[in-house]
Amino acid sequence: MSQVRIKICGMTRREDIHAAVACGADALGFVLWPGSGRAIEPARLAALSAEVAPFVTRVGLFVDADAASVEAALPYLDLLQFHGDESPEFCARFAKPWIKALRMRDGLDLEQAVRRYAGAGALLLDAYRPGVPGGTGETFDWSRIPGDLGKPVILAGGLTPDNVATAIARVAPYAVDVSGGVEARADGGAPRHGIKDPARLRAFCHHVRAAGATTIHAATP
Ligand SMILES: O=C(O)c1ccccc1N[C@@H]1O[C@H](COP(=O)(O)O)[C@@H](O)[C@H]1O
Repeated sequence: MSQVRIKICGMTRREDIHAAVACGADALGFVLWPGSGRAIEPARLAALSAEVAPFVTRVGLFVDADAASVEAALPYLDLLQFHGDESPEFCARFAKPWIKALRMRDGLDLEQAVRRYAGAGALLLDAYRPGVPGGTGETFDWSRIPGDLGKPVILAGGLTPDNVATAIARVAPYAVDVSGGVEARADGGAPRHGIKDPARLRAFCHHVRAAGATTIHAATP
């Protein structure tokens, strides 16, 4: 039995980093894909990375980046998250552990993906929306995830304080990953990309800890 790990993604502000760590986040994600509303400039990564407390994993999120961009970010990261169509060879060429995001489009052969990305430390499963590489705020059909994939599963896609306990009970993931579900809300209710809400962060982490205390994981690294 082990606790479900928590990754909070889309960190852009030092106060949000401190709030997430105070809530018990195990990993913090920095979006280094310029197409995202949560992207940070590479030059800002060093400063934000320095705000992260010891023993909290700093994750760099890339979408089909060139190798030089990944290399430049390596000193400030502990783990690489590849969220595009990167090949296993590309993912493995950097001197850091890595995880591969798979978007759960219809027809995706998960078992084949596990074989293809055998070098990944874990597979991050996210919702599929055509033309959008991630951070959609949408869930997918969790029953599509087999009980034992043979790799640690990081569940992502549309998780919120309200649904994360159910997600953990259904999937028993190694970790959960959230971005929009812990963001502050604009007047119309839409997430404010890159701005975290401390109350949502606390509620999310509380529900994960409460749910994860009774969860047994099929695959741990
Ligand atoms: O957050 C983004 O903007 C993003 C952009 C491109 C690829 C991935 C992105 N985020 C990742 O998307 C999932 C789910 O996000 P959400 O909780 O549904 O908002 C998560 O893994 C983020 O790391």
